Amino acid sequence: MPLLETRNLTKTFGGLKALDDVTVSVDQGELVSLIGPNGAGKSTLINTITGMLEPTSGEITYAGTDLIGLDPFEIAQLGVGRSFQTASIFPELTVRENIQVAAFATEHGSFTVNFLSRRDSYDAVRDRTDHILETIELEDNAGAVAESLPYGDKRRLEVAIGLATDPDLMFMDEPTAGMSPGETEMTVSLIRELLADWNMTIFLVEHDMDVIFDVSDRIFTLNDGAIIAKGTPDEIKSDPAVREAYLGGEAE
Ligand SMILES: Nc1ncnc2c1ncn2[C@@H]1O[C@H](COP(=O)(O)OP(=O)(O)OP(=O)(O)O)[C@@H](O)[C@H]1O
Repeated sequence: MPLLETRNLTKTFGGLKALDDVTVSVDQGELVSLIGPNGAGKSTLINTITGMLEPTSGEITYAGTDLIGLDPFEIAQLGVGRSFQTASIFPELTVRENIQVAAFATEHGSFTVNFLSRRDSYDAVRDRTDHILETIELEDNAGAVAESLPYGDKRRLEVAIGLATDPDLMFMDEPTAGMSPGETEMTVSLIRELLADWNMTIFLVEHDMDVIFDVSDRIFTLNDGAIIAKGTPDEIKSDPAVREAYLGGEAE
């Protein structure tokens, strides 16, 4: 059974079909990427799966649970996380505090609980925060205020905040956008580490085709709301419909 599955998912905005009969599945431990031109429906698909938008019709299941009608926080609690450019970094908190806030919120589902009295939870959050700091290689900057970080570190802090919510499946929205080649390389190794050592399943939206072809097990291509191709990087590279819609129709 796939970990995540959408069946015939459709989302309309007025007369516009932003998603048109989208059927995709993601297996445990896979890295799948979603590509497509601007306006293809990539954000709409992720927002629909993560509960930010309600689909017009179709089905979504995660680990056998029907996600339709669930609130975003309920979907997050099932193990679906997201690392987004718009992620909620608190600019005046330190790197460590930003991760802890997300981890505490997940431990208790709410900030209103008197979490400091719960010693075990506190220890668990501290250990998790240390593990994340080590993984994203921000240990040396743990005490730095988030807004003072260089761009690439800020983007990796967004991934760290996503990780702090303890997901099994993580959506990553353009994690390398705007990064230098060195920062992109660090992010690619981070993605590989999450797959290998954290047993994560990753759903990536990315415009950098080198990154996509490098890390993906499978790639879904959206165009005008519809999936026009699914396959391995090699299959996608040579798919005529993808070349036409997305890769400019040219041979490599
Ligand atoms: N809330 C909304 N109301 C109306 N139309 C919307 C809404 N959200 C998205 N759309 C439209 O749905 C289509 C798909 O948009 P979406 O943002 O999902 O594309 P995308 O592939 O993520 O694009 P990009 O790569 O530019 O982020 C577009 O035509 C967009 O204008």
